[in-house]
Amino acid sequence: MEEFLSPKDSAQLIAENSRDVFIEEVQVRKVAEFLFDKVSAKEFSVTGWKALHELNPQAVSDDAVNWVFLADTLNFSFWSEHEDRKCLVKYRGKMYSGYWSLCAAINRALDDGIPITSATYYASMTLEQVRHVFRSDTDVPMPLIEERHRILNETGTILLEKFGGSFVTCVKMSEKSAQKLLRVVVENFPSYRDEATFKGKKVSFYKRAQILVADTWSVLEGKGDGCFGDISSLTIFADYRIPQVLVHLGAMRYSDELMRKLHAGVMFQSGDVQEVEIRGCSIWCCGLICDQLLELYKKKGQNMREKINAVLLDYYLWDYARDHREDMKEIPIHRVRCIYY
Ligand SMILES: Nc1nc2c(c(CN[C@H]3C=C[C@H](O)[C@@H]3O)cn2[C@@H]2O[C@H](COP(=O)(O)O)[C@@H](O)[C@H]2O)c(=O)[nH]1
Repeated sequence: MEEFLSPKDSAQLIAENSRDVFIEEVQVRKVAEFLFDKVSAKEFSVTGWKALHELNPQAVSDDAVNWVFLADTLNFSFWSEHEDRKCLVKYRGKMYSGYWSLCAAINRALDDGIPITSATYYASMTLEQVRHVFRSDTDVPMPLIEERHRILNETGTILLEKFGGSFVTCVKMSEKSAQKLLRVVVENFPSYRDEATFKGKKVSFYKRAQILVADTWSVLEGKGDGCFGDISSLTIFADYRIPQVLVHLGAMRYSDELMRKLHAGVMFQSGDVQEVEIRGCSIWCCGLICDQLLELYKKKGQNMREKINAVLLDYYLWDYARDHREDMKEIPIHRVRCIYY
């Protein structure tokens, strides 16, 4: 069977042939200059994953690794049809939306004594139990709850049958290689196979698989089994927020026709050519921003290869997008309901 191109090679092919999404090289450099003095910020460090996000596990433990595996197995499709009517989860007196509503629901279940991060539990959860654990505190439920139920049962069963019920087994099998762990995840867990066809070529994005590797690196603080020597080989995670912030910053641009569809709220299917172009160009654009950032530091005689990589750039841009929702409201997200991002 023909192999899929890696996310990086897929991004290059897509960016070189894209018809409706464009990378603005001049602006790419300006974004790198804008980020230049942010690199020393907390967001641009593996420690920011815990220090800046109270819902993330703070321990370095097997339970924390299995928390990450559960969260990234369900880390998709939180956008709502109407900004003023969305799923919200209240946890310890605070309301959480989007991705954070998932994390709040996981922690709420754990506080209630539900072993939601245990594969033995979620491999045989009923739909009703899933609805209860991931219930919203508004009348808008978390999207794709049936798919989440199916994926929990499927993923839990595989983790039990092949890896002793713990994602730590997969991490140890990867022998401190991010690419090996990515391969273990994609080969064994079908819901992570975030792939498409573009101009007759098999391309991949592996958004959830790559963010799972990145979050595993983060929860293990880049140490021990999480000391991935090739963490810089990962790309950014092609979700629906990164494209929005890249267009907002001017590094990426949509054709008038595509912008019209986005403003009209057109629903795309996973694998549509314009959806593939948005995701592939986002990956390639962020790779160029990373290169420019490294270049700027090199000019200052500083080798920042240990400090600047696509993972940390992604985390920074994603948090930036969260904090600048209002400023970005003119840039619509592309709407897809799928289990990949
Ligand atoms: N590219 C990228 N996409 C990310 C994340 C995360 C969460 N990771 C954070 C957690 C701790 C770390 O510090 C990370 O900052 C979620 N998503 C995606 O966003 C979308 C949800 O957005 P909203 O509806 O606004 O909540 C959805 O597709 C989800 O899959 C990321 O980091 N990068």
